[in-house]
This record gives sequence, C-alpha cells and structure tokens, in this order.
Amino acid sequence: HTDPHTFYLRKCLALAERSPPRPTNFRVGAILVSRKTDHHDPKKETGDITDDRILSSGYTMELAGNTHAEQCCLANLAAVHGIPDDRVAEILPYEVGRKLVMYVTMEPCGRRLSGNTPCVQRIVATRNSSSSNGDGDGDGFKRLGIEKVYFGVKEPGTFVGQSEGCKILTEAGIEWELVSGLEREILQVAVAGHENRDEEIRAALGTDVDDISVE
Ligand SMILES: Nc1nc(=O)c(N)c(NC[C@H](O)[C@H](O)[C@H](O)COP(=O)(O)O)[nH]1
Ligand SMILES: [Zn+2]
Repeated sequence: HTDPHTFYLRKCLALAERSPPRPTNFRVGAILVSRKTDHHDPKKETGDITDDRILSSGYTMELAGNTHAEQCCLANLAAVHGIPDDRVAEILPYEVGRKLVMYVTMEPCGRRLSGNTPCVQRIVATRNSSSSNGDGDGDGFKRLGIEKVYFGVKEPGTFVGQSEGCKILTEAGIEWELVSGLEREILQVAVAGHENRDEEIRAALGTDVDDISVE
C-alpha cells in the first residue's frame, strides 16, 4: 500500500512517459487535485484521498509549442472552461473544506532558458485573482488557488543550475514538499532525450553508482 503522494507521483510519471524526448528540456507529468481538508484546520489534509477530485493533468509538450507539464495541466483546465490559459485562476474551484494541490514529477521551474513564463509564476498566479461577486465594486474574495505542490525530484542543474522554484513558491506562501522514493525513475524518464543522461542522473542522485541503466 503506497502513500497517496507516491500514488499520484506514479500517475504523473506515466504522463511524463508520453512526452517526446528532447535534449532541451525534461519530460515531466503534472496532476491538479482538489483535496478535502480537516474541518478544524483548512490547511491540513485529512490523508484520506477517497474524496479527492482530479481536476486536470498535463505532460511536457502535450500542447503545441515548447510547453511544460504544469503549464499544460493548467491550460487544459482553462480550455475545458473555454477561457485563455492566463485566466485559469478565474475558474479554479474555491470550496470550503477543500484545497487545491498540484503533483509534479519534478520541481516546478523558476526560470526557463527559452525565456517563457516559468511554471512557478503560473502556479503563483492562481492565487492572485480576486473573484468579483458580480456587482463590479471589486469587493470579491481572494481565491486561494493552488495551495501546495508535491514533487518527486528537485530540478537537476542541467539547464539553469541551482533551481529557484521552491524558493519562489515559499515566498508566494505556497507550500511544497519533496516526496522521496521515486527519484531514479523520475530522472530516467525526465532525461531520456539527453546525450549524457547517465552522468546527469548520477549527478542529480548525488551518488556514484555505476549500475544506472537508463532503459
Ligand atoms: N518542472 C518542469 N516541467 C517541465 O515540463 C519541464 N520541461 C521542465 N524543464 C525545466 C528546464 O529548466 C527547462 O526545460 C529549460 O530551462 C529549457 O527551457 P524551455 O523548456 O525551453 O522553456 N521543468
Ligand atoms: Zn516549467
């Protein structure tokens, strides 16, 4: 019986395996979940996932262009509601007794070599939209958006060196948690399109084991 976080990260890993291997990015999978919270503490998750609702999912390059898993996950949800992906915050559910969490195989990016909007910015943006109550006097309530991110590995230094994602999430008041146990599997999928993937995995695992078989 695996814990709920490993259960979801394995689902994200299966999504990541659908991503076309490229030397210029990582293959990542993401799932957005609405989770029941403890009725005494709106931050606390009950640990019981039977009431979870999977709102959306995405994987690297699922959508046209140079897209990231988290970006596709949010864009897919926006598309379901027929609005542009930069307005996805407006349609995210905001319910008493529930909170939104995102599972991603890899730490959301804080910087992208392409210069495209990093995923942490897209995640933080889900918290900034205030929903008007329709009377236009701007006294809407602040939607909480995505409150926590669970991921299975920190971003390797391959493209941007020391990753910034977690720091930016913390600064924005978004909790995050590194769920260990799947590092090797996540990295092997993530770097499948890279030339020196064995070396990359060794460096990322911080070990010098020689028995890393990429396949
Ligand atoms: N969390 C995450 N999800 C992804 O789907 C993905 N591809 C990355 N990858 C992070 C890496 O830092 C960037 O892929 C490079 O910085 C190149 O940037 P572009 O992807 O071309 O914008 N990270
Ligand atoms: Zn990203």
